[in-house]
Amino acid sequence: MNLHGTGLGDQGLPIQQMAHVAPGMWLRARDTLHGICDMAEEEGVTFTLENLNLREHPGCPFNSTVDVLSLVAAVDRPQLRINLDLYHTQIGEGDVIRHAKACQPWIGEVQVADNPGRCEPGTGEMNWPMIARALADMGNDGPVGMEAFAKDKPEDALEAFRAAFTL
Ligand SMILES: O=C(O)C(=O)CO
Repeated sequence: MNLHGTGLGDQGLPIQQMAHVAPGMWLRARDTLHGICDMAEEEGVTFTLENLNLREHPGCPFNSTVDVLSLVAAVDRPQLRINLDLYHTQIGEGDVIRHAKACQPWIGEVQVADNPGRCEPGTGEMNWPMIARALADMGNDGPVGMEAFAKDKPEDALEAFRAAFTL
């Protein structure tokens, strides 16, 4: 199950979008995530916290890869992992392989789409052979999901995705 920074207000209530995150909000977000982990532990499930980019999600708190890593590492529980969305990392921060390496101990899922266009790998500027190799080399053998539009036929998009992550 996937979470975004907007859901990390007091008791999990939505946070209004804003330009600046106040220090107290970090503490509330951490407490909310602990509460979510308690529920997840009872249910035997794992949540992921996903990074988003501010261009498409203006004012989203705890949006960046760095913010998500900070929160997940601070909570430090097996019920909470990172959903590392490399499309959002590329737009928000760039340097996707370095960010992936930093997140690796905490990654529960990797999501991909190329940029610009948010279509399947191979339709944009991102170097998927290098990214796929780097993920494998850093020991990432977890799920990789494509969250993308098909540039043309959906079956071609799926094939491009499969090919990009078959080493
Ligand atoms: O809304 C988005 O852009 C997402 O990536 C949701 O997971």
